[in-house]
Amino acid sequence: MIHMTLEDVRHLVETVLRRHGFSEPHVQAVAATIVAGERDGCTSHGVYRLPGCIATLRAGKVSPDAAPEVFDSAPSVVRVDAHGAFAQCAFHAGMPLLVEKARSQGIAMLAINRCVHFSALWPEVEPLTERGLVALAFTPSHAWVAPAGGIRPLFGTNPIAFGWPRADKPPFIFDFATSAAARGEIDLHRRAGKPIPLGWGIDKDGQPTTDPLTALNGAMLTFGGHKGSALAAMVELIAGPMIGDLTSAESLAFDEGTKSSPYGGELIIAIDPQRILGAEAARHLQRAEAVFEGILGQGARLPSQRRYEARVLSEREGVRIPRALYEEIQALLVA
Ligand SMILES: NC(=O)C1=CN([C@@H]2O[C@H](COP(=O)(O)OP(=O)(O)OC[C@H]3O[C@@H](n4cnc5c(N)ncnc54)[C@H](OP(=O)(O)O)[C@@H]3O)[C@@H](O)[C@H]2O)C=CC1
Ligand SMILES: O=C([O-])C1=[NH+]CCC1
Repeated sequence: MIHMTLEDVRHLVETVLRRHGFSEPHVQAVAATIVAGERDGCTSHGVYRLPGCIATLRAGKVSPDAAPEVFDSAPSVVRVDAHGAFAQCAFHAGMPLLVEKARSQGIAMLAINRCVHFSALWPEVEPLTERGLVALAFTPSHAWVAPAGGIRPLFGTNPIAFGWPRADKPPFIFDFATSAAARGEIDLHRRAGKPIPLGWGIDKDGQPTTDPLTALNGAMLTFGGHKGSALAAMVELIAGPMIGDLTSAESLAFDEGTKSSPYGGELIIAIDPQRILGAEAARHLQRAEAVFEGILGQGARLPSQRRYEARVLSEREGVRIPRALYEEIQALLVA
């Protein structure tokens, strides 16, 4: 393992992105997401993603410099056309108007169109909770996941993130794929030569497998059987056709076998409890705290608790990157 400070990681990621021609706004925004993933111990969406970003660029499947365009579409609808670039800059461009609309309307949505998406969703949900908003985010990916009862890939790994603001405490946030595990997690098992748990994937004939490559080439499975399957379908619909963008099957067709990051849309919903509840907001948000106390009170943990703890540790002690990944990234500095 290679030990690095977070500043080292940021410098390395930014240097690679610049070296390959990304414009400065994309360098900054994409690097911030990758470093945040590594910092918070989300290795499936940390520096491991950097070679994929460059491969996507080389395949001609992401714009390195397109500027996002923001449209004020309706009293509670913001649209951002990413023009084929990674989603981060589009999110930053649309967020101020999303927040303004959520505050004035009580609820608002940001539809990002024509973006390339490789990242976790919590980096988008967290800043909204920091502004006192409840937030939800969804995006389809590539058709890798079989519906419950089927054996052929149809859905993306289709993550759902939810954030709830808490006074004087880090927000309550969960963020997970609707597949049993993110595809990145299965690929990390492959890279480490480790088997995957039963229930994550099946082979091409629909037989259960613990071999990561067999699952990647066969089909991934949804979490929670028909329940995860229905949620995956919901993500396809509300972050695909509902916002005029691609389904995971369409994204995979657009990919043309290049194994690039998924292309399509992302839906972010922001809700302002203050606008809904007025003077009663503080009292009701305080009542909500009983839910978290009820979880913690029986020895269970909150989602994101591990992530926040990893953040404190990484900021103090830095992070450790597998040597093979580090060397792969170093090679991108000369190639
Ligand atoms: N852009 C894209 O298309 C895609 C992105 N992704 C991203 O991949 C990431 C990982 O997804 P996935 O593999 O499904 O993640 P996990 O199955 O690891 O679940 C992650 C969530 O569950 C929480 N959690 C895990 N264990 C517990 C526990 N014992 N008690 C309470 N909460 C728990 C995590 O909190 P904590 O972090 O604190 O452990 C986190 O909020 C996500 O960030 C997702 O956005 C996934 C698919 C597609
Ligand atoms: O891990 C995953 O499933 C994905 N991460 C980005 C696109 C899909």
